Amino acid sequence: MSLENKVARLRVAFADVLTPSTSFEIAESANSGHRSRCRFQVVRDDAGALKYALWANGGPNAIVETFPDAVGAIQDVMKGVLRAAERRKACERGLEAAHFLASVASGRVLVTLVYSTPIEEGEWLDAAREMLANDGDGVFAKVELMGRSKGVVVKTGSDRVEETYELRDGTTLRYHHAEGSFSNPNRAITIATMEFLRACACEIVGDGKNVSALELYCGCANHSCALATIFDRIVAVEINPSLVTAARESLEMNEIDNVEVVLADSQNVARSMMAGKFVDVQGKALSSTDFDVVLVDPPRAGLDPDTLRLVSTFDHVLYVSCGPENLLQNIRNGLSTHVVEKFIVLDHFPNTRHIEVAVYMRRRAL
Ligand SMILES: C[S@@+](CC[C@H](N)C(=O)[O-])C[C@H]1O[C@@H](n2cnc3c(N)ncnc32)[C@H](O)[C@@H]1O
Repeated sequence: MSLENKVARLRVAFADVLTPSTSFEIAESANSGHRSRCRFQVVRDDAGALKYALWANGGPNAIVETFPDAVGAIQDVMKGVLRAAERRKACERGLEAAHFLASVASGRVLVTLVYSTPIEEGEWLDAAREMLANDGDGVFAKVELMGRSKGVVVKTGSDRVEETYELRDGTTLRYHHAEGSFSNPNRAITIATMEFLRACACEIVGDGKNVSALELYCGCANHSCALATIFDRIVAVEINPSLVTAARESLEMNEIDNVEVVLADSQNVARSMMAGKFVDVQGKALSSTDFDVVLVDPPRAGLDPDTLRLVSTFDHVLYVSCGPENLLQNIRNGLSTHVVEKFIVLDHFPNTRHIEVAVYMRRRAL
């Protein structure tokens, strides 16, 4: 579906929550070379050659030779990976999927080969290292390989890539994106999201001081790092331990000391905060439950009822949503007390039916 159609649908769906004064922006992506995270099934063609396949009609039926949506670094290594795997039994046997995670800034690519049958660690690692050293016609110089089969993970190097984002004001932010965990796939739109959130945050803070924010679903803390110079203090909550580690690394890499990352389930945080406490995953009480702004970026399903109840107690709500229909439900069921001041369409997923949006909502004056 085209961006134009997606925007038209959003305007209709959100018609009763947008007001004539709602600012409405669109951040448009390039239609190719935009995806720095891609996953393919691996199948065999009639001649026995390994091929990449996308899910279609209930199975890995859509064979692709190239994938123009992927960033250049992934396109460069894709083909060579399967040909090189075919040359080594340890890398070929049971291969059923290949995942790519790239850094646009450095050109590094982490390729995860996923197996349906057990891989033998030493044998696989030797073959993978040999593959990187001898194959790929030079394009494997910036590649690391990981092998995954049930209960086994083997890697030739790091299990993360470092990405950098340059913001409009000249700030450069660095992040670790961890293999197997969430990271935004579209770098340009991730930057557009950060710029939108920063503009909203500046408007909220105005000339004020000591404005603090609670961020739920923080992932690798990309938003926290982008907002750390605007808010006095941020507490960021994430349920995935690997992302909590990546988030803390991001804070260190960007020399940020006013953001605290907490390993916790947002629903538990919401329940305990509504009871006047704030506890992490081990039930340890944290310093404060007092925040001026809430920022949420939940999975597609949107907010659970407890988190929605907590969010509705804030005067200022920043909500990033990759499931706009569920954002709309959350607004109707818990945030009708708030007015949508700003709305941005984030074209994260061109050539798919998906779209992301972000909103800034402010409590209506009594
Ligand atoms: C759409 S991602 C957004 C991540 C981050 N804001 C970003 O832009 O990279 C949603 C995040 O919520 C986390 N998550 C999912 N369920 C959660 C829960 N119940 N409590 C806290 N975090 C959760 C996921 O691990 C994921 O990192």
